[in-house]
Amino acid sequence: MYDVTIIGAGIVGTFIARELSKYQLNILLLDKENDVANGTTKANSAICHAGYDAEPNTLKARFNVEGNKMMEDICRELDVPFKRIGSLVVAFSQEEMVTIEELYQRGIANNVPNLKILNKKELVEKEPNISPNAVGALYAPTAGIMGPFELAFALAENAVDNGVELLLNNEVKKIDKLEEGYRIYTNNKEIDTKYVVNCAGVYADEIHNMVAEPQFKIVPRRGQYFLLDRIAGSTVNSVIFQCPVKNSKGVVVLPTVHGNLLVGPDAQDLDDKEDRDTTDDRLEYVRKSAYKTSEKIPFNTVITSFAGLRASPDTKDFIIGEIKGTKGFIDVAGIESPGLSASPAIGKYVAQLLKNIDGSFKENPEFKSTRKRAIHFMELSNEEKNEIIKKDPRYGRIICRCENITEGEIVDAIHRNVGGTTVDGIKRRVRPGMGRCQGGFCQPRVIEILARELGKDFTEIPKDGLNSNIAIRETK
Ligand SMILES: Cc1cc2nc3c(=O)[nH]c(=O)nc-3n(C[C@H](O)[C@H](O)[C@H](O)COP(=O)(O)OP(=O)(O)OC[C@H]3O[C@@H](n4cnc5c(N)ncnc54)[C@H](O)[C@@H]3O)c2cc1C
Ligand SMILES: O=P(O)(O)OC[C@H](O)CO
Ligand code: FES
Repeated sequence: MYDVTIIGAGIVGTFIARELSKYQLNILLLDKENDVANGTTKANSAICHAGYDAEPNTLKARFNVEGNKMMEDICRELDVPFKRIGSLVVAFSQEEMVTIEELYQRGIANNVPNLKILNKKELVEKEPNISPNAVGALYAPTAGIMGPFELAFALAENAVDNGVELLLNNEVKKIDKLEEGYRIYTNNKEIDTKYVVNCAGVYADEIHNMVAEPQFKIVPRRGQYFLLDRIAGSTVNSVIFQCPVKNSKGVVVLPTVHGNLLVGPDAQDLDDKEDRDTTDDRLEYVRKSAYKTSEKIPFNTVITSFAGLRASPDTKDFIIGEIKGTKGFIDVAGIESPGLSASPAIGKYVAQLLKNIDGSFKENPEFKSTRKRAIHFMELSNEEKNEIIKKDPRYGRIICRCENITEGEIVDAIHRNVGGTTVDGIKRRVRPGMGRCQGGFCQPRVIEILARELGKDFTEIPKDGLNSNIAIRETK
């Protein structure tokens, strides 16, 4: 019997797994997908919010501000990108300056440090490409940008190094209460466990309803984006919001940690929890809204568009805690934005919650806080590059010309303890396919390497999720 089973290997599940691996426990982290971070964690704005958006005294406000303080150290510890570039909420009229003042006051109430209201001159100094219609802004220097899926992979690797078991391709279908603990039925297995943590993203309400009366409903709220080429990355220096709209913080313009420009999202409530399609009309809305921030956004350099689904709860706040009358079953649900920013603090809180419920957790004296470092070939000096190529010639072969990724880095990403097994899994780990040609050149080589390293046929390598085959059969 496992001590703890965590359902959902997104940023929240991987943080909880890593936090619990600090104790001597049998922990299972399971997911229905064929990779970690294949839900909302793979498609979002990647902002570590400062914490002025959420209403004071909510879980969102508390964990956002706490998580923001923790994020940079954790990213450094696990060797994933993070940049504290600050954020601006821009007003385009004197009426909107009233909203700016409200956000400022809310930020003060939430204990967000160093907030400042900027006048037009100060704003233009920070952001020379801002629209001439801007009149002022709220500046939050503690906001940052990050690599959400890179962090989830790193957390999962670190958790597995510390003894956590990862089980992919297992969808939870049913859960029975046992005399002590729970029996989880997946499409492949039966799993007995003392405690369950439900962090199943858009499906967290359905997992909850397997053991208790319905208490909340999760609506999938889709957001669509444009990703622009690296040459557009310097259009803005910080994360630039407009004033919030009814169900969203609105369309944002920001650089990514890899130097691209990201523009989006819109917000559209759907019924279908799998609908991550992009649509012309919504992307047009994103484009028009973003032009309000800056007319200088070079939309002729768009390299791709994508969509993600917020797990939006009807309770409006994060739902985190043991279900009443259902001992040892913890919901971590409704983790919409700022869930990413809040995730380190949520992980810590949930581990403490279980520790208090059980009362006998013992620390793991062998816990290691770092993971095996990866080689980022292009960041090395010429001497270091030559040294590595001498040891392993695969680092001398460039597979992705747009992003300068070597075969050695791809092979390493496949053979890590939470290795990639799909084309997009490799793309999200080490970036072949993220460049201007979007894999047009490197994708067939990545498939060949995956097939060779995993001992599979070319046709058995999926693009991303289950049933996303690229090649079906050989023609010649
Ligand atoms: C458009 C958009 C923009 C956002 N921008 C930001 C931002 O800039 N900053 C920020 O802080 N937050 C942002 N967020 C929110 C943030 O992305 C989420 O809060 C966070 O990714 C949620 O992580 P999670 O682990 O809870 O969910 P997920 O990543 O969705 O993980 C849940 C996992 O559960 C698995 N699962 C579901 N059902 C089952 C089942 N039956 N059996 C087994 N496994 C199951 C799924 O496969 C999935 O991997 C944004 C969200 C969206 C959609
Ligand atoms: O649109 P929201 O409010 O869900 O926020 C999403 C991101 O955090 C910012 O783009
Ligand atoms: S060669 Fe890899 S993205 Fe272009």
